[in-house]
Amino acid sequence: MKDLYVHPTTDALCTGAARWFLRRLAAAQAAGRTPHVALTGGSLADPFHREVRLGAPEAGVDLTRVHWWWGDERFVAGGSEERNDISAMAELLGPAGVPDSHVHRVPSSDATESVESAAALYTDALATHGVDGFEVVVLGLGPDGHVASLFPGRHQVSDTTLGAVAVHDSPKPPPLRVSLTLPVLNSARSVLFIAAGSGKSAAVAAAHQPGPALDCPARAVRGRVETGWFLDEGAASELGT
Ligand SMILES: O=C1O[C@H](COP(=O)(O)O)[C@@H](O)[C@H](O)[C@H]1O
Repeated sequence: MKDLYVHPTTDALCTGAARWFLRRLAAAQAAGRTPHVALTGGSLADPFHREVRLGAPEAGVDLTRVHWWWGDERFVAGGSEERNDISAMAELLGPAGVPDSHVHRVPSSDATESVESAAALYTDALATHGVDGFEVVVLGLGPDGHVASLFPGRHQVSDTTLGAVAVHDSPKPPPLRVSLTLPVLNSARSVLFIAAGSGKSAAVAAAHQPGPALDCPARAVRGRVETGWFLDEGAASELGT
């Protein structure tokens, strides 16, 4: 099932997306599952993470009993502002008191020798924790249709392994990255896309049209149960045209 929600502002988009996300976590915890989720980086990460933290008490979600992963990470030094984990730590996981044992970062460039070894270690961590399907994967969307660090035309888009892959020469800086593969993203019960601004409208429209994943990786991502798209009016402006 694909659901589309268009909001007038970025704030409203993030509030709506955070509520949608929290309802899935609340249901999982009520059903006795310990949810594993994958977070995103990008332009909406800060407001989205803030809204998740603020909304958790009312939603009845214990954030300290969720396992937190990332759909992709930039292979730079730990603590660098370029890393995707910085936003989640500052706005969500740190203030919520999530224990380190529940935070699963992609190894940084000062912790392991190469982007390949970071991808291998992240793949091993998924296996060690028995993650064979995330509860929710949260994804931003690049103006070129990339998701996580799966970029159009790159071989990683066609990788069918269940794990993480190394990315060199990313068209968006920084050049070295680690990304979950499409099969891992698609193992999620629920996938949540968040995108704002008219700069994303062509990518949003392409993602909603049939065609090769290689041209627009986002169009190949869907949750096993549902896929929610939270957009503002700018990002939605080329849909249905
Ligand atoms: O580089 C990345 O870009 C995408 C999209 O980010 P945005 O700034 O265009 O919103 C993001 O989803 C991904 O996690 C990140 O590494």
